[in-house]
Formats: sequence, C-alpha cells, structure tokens
Amino acid sequence: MSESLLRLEGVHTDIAQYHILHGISLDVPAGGVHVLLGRNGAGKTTTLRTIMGLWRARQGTIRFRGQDITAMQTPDIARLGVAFVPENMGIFGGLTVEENMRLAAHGGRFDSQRLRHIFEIFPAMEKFWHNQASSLSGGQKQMLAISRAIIEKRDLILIDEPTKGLAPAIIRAMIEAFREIATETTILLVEQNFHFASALGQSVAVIDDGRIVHHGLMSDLVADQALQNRFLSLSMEAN
Ligand SMILES: Nc1ncnc2c1ncn2[C@@H]1O[C@H](COP(=O)(O)OP(=O)(O)OP(=O)(O)O)[C@@H](O)[C@H]1O
Repeated sequence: MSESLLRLEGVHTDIAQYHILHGISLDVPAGGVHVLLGRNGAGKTTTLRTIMGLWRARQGTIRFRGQDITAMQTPDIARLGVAFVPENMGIFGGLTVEENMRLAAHGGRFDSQRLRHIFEIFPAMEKFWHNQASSLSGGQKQMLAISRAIIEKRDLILIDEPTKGLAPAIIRAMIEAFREIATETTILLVEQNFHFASALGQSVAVIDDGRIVHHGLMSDLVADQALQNRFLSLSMEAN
C-alpha cells in the first residue's frame, strides 16, 4: 500500500468518565475508499470524531500527511483538507439546498466548475436547488450532506454510515457516486452495509470494544468466508 495519508497510533479517547477507544492504530493510504466496520457501540463514530478533533485523544497520536494533528482544533483540521459527514448529516432543514451549500463553500462563493461537477454526481441537487432541505428524501439529504463536504476540494472525507435507512436502489446510486468522488479524494467510511462497503472499499478495519481486531484488504475479507464469519457477525448486516 502507498504511504499513509492518515495514521493513528495507540489512540485512547475518553468520553466523560468512560474509556471508549483503547489504543486504536490505523493506517489510511492516500486514494480510494477505506472502511471501518464494527457493531453498534464499538467506537466507530468516536474514532471519526477523535480524528476530527471533536473528541480529544488523551493518549496516542494522529498524523495527517505526516503532520501531528492530535491536539489541533477542528476548524484547523478542516482547513488542512479534512471533511466530516456525521451520521445525522448536519444539514439545515429550514434552509434551501443552495443555502446549505453556500454555508459550506469557502467565503460563501461557488466555483461554477465545481458545482457542475457536483450536479453531475448528484443531479437531484440541481433539481432541488431552491427547495428546503427538510423537503428532501432521506437519500437526497445524504447527497446534500456529501455535496457540502466536497464543495471544496478535500484530501480526506470521513463519512459516518451514509446508507443508514436508505432503499437498495438509492444505495446502488450511492456506490456510483462514491466511486466518482474517490477518484479525487480519499474516503474513510464507517458502514454497516456489507454490500456497499465491499463494493467500494480497498482496505477494511474492524473495530470492537474500542480496539482494532482486524485490518487488511477488503478483497481478502470478501474472498474468505471464515474471516467473514468471524468478523461480519460482530460487524454488520451482511446484505
Ligand atoms: N456522548 C456520549 N456520552 C457517553 N458515552 C458515549 C457518548 N457517545 C458515545 N458514547 C459511548 O461510546 C461507545 C462508542 O460509541 P460510538 O458512537 O463510537 O459507537 P459506534 O461504533 O459508532 O456505534 P453506532 O453504530 O451505534 O454509531 C458506546 O458505548 C457509546 O455508548
């Protein structure tokens, strides 16, 4: 694998009095989609939030392009080219699609070429440009959340369970969209849907009880039924 874009070494995170991450080490190479699997409560969201500086690692280091970002503030991490799409998507229901996008664009201004590129990936964003975000379907809201993350060119996008609650046809469309987005950026994806995760992922890490219990190529996991039995049962829905 190529040199790490993101590297976590022995990361411990506490939330209040609870010790949630117990020494997470993870290498994310530049380019493509890399997947973090794990059952509910395993620590996937906490890992993404710790990378983004929304929770503090009390021990261990997080490096982005070799730079130590462990103690950096979230806006500074974002300025380095890291975006986060949380599970609740973080969009503003009372604002239009355009207004949501404008809030995410640098200086509130759009680069027309960039916007055209986003409309090619997600045509619904152009169609519903003047509609309130609250009126969008679940899939369209997710598309809006991802569009906001890529309105500026990013080096790394952290995405938390984008297919949760979506219909299979929408998930299929999302696979194509993610493939396109991953041609220009690196995606670290938290996912429970194995079909989606395996269609996209190059590497996969399985987290359980705040520890990485498996890390390898997604193709090896897909090809090895015994590995799947061992890890998917504690990770995700196999559909
Ligand atoms: N704000 C919080 N206060 C207290 N405990 C929390 C908080 N957020 C998360 N936790 C706990 O941290 C552990 C890891 O949660 P996390 O959200 O990282 O899991 P996850 O793997 O993303 O699971 P899910 O798929 O359910 O989102 C869980 O035991 C959870 O209860």
